[in-house]
Amino acid sequence: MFGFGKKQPTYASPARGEIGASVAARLQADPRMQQVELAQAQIFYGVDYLPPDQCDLLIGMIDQYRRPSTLLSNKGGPGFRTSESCDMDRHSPMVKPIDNGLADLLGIDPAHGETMQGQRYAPGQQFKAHHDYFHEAEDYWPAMKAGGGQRTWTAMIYLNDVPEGGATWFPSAGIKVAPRRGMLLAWNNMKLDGSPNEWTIHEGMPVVEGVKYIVTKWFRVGRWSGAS
Ligand SMILES: O=C(O)CCC(=O)C(=O)O
Ligand SMILES: [Fe+2]
Repeated sequence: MFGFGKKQPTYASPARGEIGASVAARLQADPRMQQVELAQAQIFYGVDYLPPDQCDLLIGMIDQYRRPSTLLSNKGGPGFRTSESCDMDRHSPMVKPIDNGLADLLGIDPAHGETMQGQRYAPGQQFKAHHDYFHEAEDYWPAMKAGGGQRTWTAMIYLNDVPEGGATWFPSAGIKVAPRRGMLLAWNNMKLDGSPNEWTIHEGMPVVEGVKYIVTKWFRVGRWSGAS
């Protein structure tokens, strides 16, 4: 996810380019979704994607299972990701339809999806600017490569309204998304040629007032090794 200080080579990939094109076409045809007008990256959102009762259900699970969030790389330093997270068990009868719904929305085989993550940010907590794609020069890359390869699309659902703060900010692309209960945000972490798209750098800005709850799902180009 990080790559500070290292020049990143860009790796084009026909397979990842094809996923970008097919998912974008599917989202463009979906009446629930709208595309952000932006040349540098493919970003979509769906207002009122998830009904309030399902948002509450996920919030309850996050409150029950939360633990400090982790990072793949230790280069961000303290304070980089201060939220709490939990795995949302894809086999749980409550999670399954929501989880599979995201794969279906994007048209990606559910076996390519990592375990959906619940995330909770209290006031002051944040996730500083990062890419969701893997940096192929990092030590973690061989393991990630073996376990399903590069991340392609990210799908996130905001589970509640946040009184102040907590926006998802794409500083390079110039997009700021305020949390809104039930809204879905999805973007392609790759460029059209399948190489990692630096324009997708984003952060979860500090919550100022209230608590922010989201779920995040990352999809791999191949079958994710944890998917069973
Ligand atoms: O909290 C947010 O708005 C962003 C979360 C995020 O970037 C992630 O889960 O990868
Ligand atoms: Fe992210």
